[in-house]
Amino acid sequence: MLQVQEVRKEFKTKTGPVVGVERLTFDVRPGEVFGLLGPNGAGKTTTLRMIATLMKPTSGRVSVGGYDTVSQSHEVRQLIGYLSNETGIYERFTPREQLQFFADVHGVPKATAKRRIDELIERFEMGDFQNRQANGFSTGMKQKVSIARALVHDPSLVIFDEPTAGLDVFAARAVHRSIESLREEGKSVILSTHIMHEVEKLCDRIGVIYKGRLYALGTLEELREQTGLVHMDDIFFKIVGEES
Ligand SMILES: Nc1ncnc2c1ncn2[C@@H]1O[C@H](COP(=O)(O)OP(=O)(O)OP(=O)(O)O)[C@@H](O)[C@H]1O
Repeated sequence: MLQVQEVRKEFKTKTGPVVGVERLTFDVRPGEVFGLLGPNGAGKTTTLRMIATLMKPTSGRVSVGGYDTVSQSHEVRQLIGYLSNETGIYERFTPREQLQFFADVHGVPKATAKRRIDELIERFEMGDFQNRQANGFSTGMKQKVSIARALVHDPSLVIFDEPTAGLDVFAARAVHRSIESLREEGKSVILSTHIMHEVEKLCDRIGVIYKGRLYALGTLEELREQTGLVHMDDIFFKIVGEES
């Protein structure tokens, strides 16, 4: 579903070039939750933005469903849902209006959109507040609307950038459940996080990213075998070769 091949991203800054990521190669298969695990500044957001067609690689290639993210960005956008860590919601709109708006943006036919929005409102338990203006919503309520909005056009690949940042345990659990149900539906999910237990719990395969490079790639079991360690935090420090 997703292929990232030898991708490098360099930023030009006043003080000289900064490498965001380099020699990044991995794929994500249908029905798979792939975790991109790394600390602040590792290159997770840069990677996700390139997949989401919002940034062009300096070199290398990213494709989604066989479409190139640079030369066929329109096709790619139909296939992806993107929850960025900055996804905001319109405070003056109700959840139902926001979902309708994004369904229109993606050209979803009216009847399909209505069915899909009803399903999402039920799935995310938004029935009680579906017709309330979003100002005054809790962080958890806003996150539900943002995730539903990323799914309204029924994308095949869903990109989540730190989806549980700032959420309490109840809201985080709702996000985890939505990721699990996407896997059950056969969707591909790429999840960026620095939360170790999140990858242990949710991810079929894990890419450990640090200082712009992929240090390891495999299932939790494979990473355990490779390092002789059990917990993801211990595994992480051993892989990147830095002790806390
Ligand atoms: N627009 C930019 N201009 C210059 N440097 C950038 C830009 N965007 C990212 N970088 C640099 O690229 C590297 C990777 O950043 P990125 O935001 O992808 O990391 P991240 O893993 O998402 O971290 P965080 O968890 O803090 O969001 C960092 O060194 C960052 O300073």
